Amino acid sequence: MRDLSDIRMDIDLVDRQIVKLFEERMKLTAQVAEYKIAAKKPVYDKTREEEKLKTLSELTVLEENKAAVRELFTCIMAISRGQQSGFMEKLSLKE
Ligand SMILES: O=C(O)C(=O)C[C@]1(C(=O)O)C=C[C@@H](O)C=C1
Repeated sequence: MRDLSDIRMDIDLVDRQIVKLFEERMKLTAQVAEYKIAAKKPVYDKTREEEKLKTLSELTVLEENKAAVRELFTCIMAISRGQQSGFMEKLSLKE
C-alpha cells in the first residue's frame, strides 16, 4: 500500500491542475458574458447545459462517477452563471 503523504502529494498535483483549468474556464465564460451582453442574450441556456451534462456524463469512464460528474458540472455552470450575472449587474449599474 502507498504511503498517505505520497498519495496526498499526487492529489495536490491534480488539484493544482483543476484550479488552473477552472480559472481558464472562468476566463472563457467571462468572454461569453461579454458576447451575451452585446447580443442582449440571457445568461441561462438550458439546452446548452443539458447537452453539456449529457456529453460529459458519456465521457466519464467509470459508471460510478457519472452522477458525480453531472453534479460537479451542474455546480460549475451555476458558478459561471453567477459570474456572468454579476458582470451584467455591474454594467447595468453603470448605465
Ligand atoms: O455557453 C454558454 O452560453 C455559457 O454561458 C456558458 C455556460 C457554461 O458555464 O458552460 C454557462 C451558462 C449557460 O447556461 C450555459 C453554459
